[in-house]
Amino acid sequence: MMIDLELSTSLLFCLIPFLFLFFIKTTLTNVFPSSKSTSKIPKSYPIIGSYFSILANKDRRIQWTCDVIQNTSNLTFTLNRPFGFRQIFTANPSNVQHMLKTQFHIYQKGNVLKTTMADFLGDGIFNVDGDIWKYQRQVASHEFNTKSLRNFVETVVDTELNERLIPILATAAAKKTVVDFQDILQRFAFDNICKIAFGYDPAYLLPSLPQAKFAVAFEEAVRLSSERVNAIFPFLWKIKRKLNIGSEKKFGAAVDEVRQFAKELVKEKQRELKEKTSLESVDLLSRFLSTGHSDENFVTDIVISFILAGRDTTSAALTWFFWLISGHPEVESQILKEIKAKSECPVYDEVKDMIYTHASLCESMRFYPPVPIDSKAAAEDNILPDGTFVKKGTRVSYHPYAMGRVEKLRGKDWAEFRPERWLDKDDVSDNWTFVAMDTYTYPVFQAGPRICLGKEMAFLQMKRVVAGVLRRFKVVPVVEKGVEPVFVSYLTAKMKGGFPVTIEERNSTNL
Ligand code: HEM
Repeated sequence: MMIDLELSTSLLFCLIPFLFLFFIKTTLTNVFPSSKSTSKIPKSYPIIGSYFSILANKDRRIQWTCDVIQNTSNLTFTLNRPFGFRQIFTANPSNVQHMLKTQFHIYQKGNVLKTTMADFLGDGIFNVDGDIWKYQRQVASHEFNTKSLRNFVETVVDTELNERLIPILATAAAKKTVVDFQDILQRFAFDNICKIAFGYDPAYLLPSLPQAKFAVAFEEAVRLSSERVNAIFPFLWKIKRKLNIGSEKKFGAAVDEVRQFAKELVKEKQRELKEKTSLESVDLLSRFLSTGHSDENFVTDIVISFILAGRDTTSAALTWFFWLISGHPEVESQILKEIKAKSECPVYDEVKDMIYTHASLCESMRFYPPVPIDSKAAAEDNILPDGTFVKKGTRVSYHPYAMGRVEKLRGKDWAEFRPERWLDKDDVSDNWTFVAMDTYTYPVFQAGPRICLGKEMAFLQMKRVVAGVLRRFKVVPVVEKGVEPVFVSYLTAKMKGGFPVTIEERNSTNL
C-alpha cells in the first residue's frame, strides 16, 4: 500500500511538466477557441495525448468510445494515448471485414497484448498468432463437431441444469430469497467449461455458493489482467511486477494458484491416459494430450484459454437476456410459447430449433455483447477501407457494443428490443425463419478465420438454460423502478454489482 503510494507520487512528479503544458494549452484554447470545440472527439495535447478524457471516462470506456463513434461520419476515430501511442476505434463494417478477413495476416494479437497477457495465458489460443494458433484451433475444433455438441447438451449442460441450477432456483422461490442471478449463471458456466476443458467438475454451483479456490483465483486473474490491458500508463504495472508489489503481487499469486491447479489436473489426466488404451474422455485436455503433446506448460496454457473463453461469455449474455425479457413481457410470452411446444426436457434437436429464443438472444447481445470491444495490432502500415491510416504497431479495436447501437447501422428503431428484426414469418405456415446478420456488421462472436470456436456450443447452452429456467420460473429483478443496471467490462462484460432477483414458480397467474 505504502509503496503504491510512493509510485503514484513519483508518477505525479513525472506528470508535472505535462500538466504545465496542459495548462498553457488550455489557456490558449480558451482564448482562441478552436472551431472543433463542440466535437466529441477527445481533445489531445502534446505528450499526454487525451489523458484527461481517458481518465474522466475510465469507468465508462465502452459507453464513452461508443458515444464518440456515434459523432463521426465514418464510424471511426483515433484516440491519442499518452506518449504518442494511438488506438483506433471502429464500428465501420467495411473496416471490420478488412481487419478480420481480407487483411487478416496484418491484424494480429500483437506483441503488446501478448506481453500483457503472457503471465496468465502463456501460449494459449487467445494469445498467439500463426502456426501455434492454427494447431490449437485445428485440434480443438473436433470438440465442437455435432457429435460432441450433442453430447455436451445431453450430458454436461442437462446435469448441471437439473441437478444444480433448478434446485437452487426452486429453493430461492420457496424461501422468497433474493439471489444474485449473475453469480449463479457464472458458477453454472464455470462448472460447464471446466468439464469440457479438463473433464473436471469444480462443483462451483452448489446451494452453499462456495468460494472454490480455483474459481476465485481465476476470477482475480481475469480482473487484474483486464486492469493491465486498460492501464493508462502500462509501464506502471511493469514496475510493480518487477518489485512484486500492489496489484501485481496479487496478480502473481492468483496466476500461480490457477496454473498450479491446472498443472495438477494435467498430471492426473496424463496418468489416466497412460493406464487406458483407448480415449474414453472427450474433454479438450485428453484430446491435446493424445495428439502427443506432453509439455505440461503448453497444455496448461491451452486449457486456461478455453476456460477463459467459456467462463464469462455465456453467463454475461444470459444475465442481460434475463434482464431484458423481464421488461418485455410480450417477448417472454413468445419464448414461453416456443418452449412449451418442445418436450419437458428438450433434447439437442429441439434446442437447436428454438428460433424465436435464438433471435431474442441475438437481439439481447446486440445491446450487451459479452465481448464489447476487441483489439488487434497492425503488423505493418496499412489503410482501412474508410481511408484511416494505420501505422505499424497501432492498436485497432472493433466495437461490437457501438455497432449494435449506431443509428447508421441499426436504423431509427435501434433502441427497441425487438427479436422480430432477426426473423421472417411465413404467412401460410405461421412459422418463423431466422435471418442471420452479416458477421462483419454483428461481430459479437468475432468473424473471419478466428470467429469464435464455441459459438454453436454457446447458443445450445444458453437456449437449454432459457428453456429449463423459464418453463418453470419467472425471474423478477429487484431494482428500483426506472433504474437501469450498469454495463461494465473487464475482459468480458458484467452487470455492475450483480443482478439481484427473486424467483417465482410459474402458475396460472404469472404465466
Ligand atoms: C455468448 C457466448 C460467447 C461469445 C459472445 C464469444 C465471443 C468470442 C469472441 C469475440 C472471440 C474473439 C476473441 C479474440 O480473439 O480476441 C471468441 C473467440 C473464441 N471463443 Fe468464444 N464466445 C462465446 C462463447 C464461447 C464458448 C462457450 C466457448 C467454448 C469453449 C468459446 C470458445 C472460443 C475460442 C476457443 C475462441 C478463440 C478462437 C480463435 O482465436 O481461433 N467461446 N469468442
